[in-house]
Amino acid sequence: MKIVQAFTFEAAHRLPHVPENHRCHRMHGHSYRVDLHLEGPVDPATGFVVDFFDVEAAFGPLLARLDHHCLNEIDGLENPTAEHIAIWIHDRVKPLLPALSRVVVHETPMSRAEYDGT
Ligand SMILES: Nc1nc2c(c(=O)[nH]1)N=C([C@H](O)[C@H](O)COP(=O)(O)OP(=O)(O)OP(=O)(O)O)CN2
Ligand SMILES: [Zn+2]
Repeated sequence: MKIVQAFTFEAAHRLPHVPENHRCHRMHGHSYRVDLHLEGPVDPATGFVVDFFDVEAAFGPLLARLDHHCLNEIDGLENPTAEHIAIWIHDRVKPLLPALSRVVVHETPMSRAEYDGT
């Protein structure tokens, strides 16, 4: 069984490794959406794969570090592409929620990065 919980955050960033004439070289902002996918058996006692409240508790402190911040200033996100944000989240949430199977970071409604740890 798979469950998915979505979160949103607002953040500023610039991409330091694109050419100077690339518009993403300049500081700008996005309304990000993060989907956390978790997979595992349904616990017969609770009916849950993982309690959504536990997902929220695990991701909440990381979300607070991202929301309304400049991503470039966060350790490990000096080049805050959607790909790097997905890896950053995965590597910090996985130890807390071993059932985490995929992190999807939507940078815009039309573009996203997906990371499953590989
Ligand atoms: N593979 C990636 N490519 C790009 C990334 C990324 O993270 N991974 N990021 C960017 C910029 O962050 C850029 O700001 C993306 O947003 P935007 O240019 O606003 O994209 P839109 O499709 O919304 O642009 P429109 O204004 O609607 O045309 C670039 N590439
Ligand atoms: Zn951007």
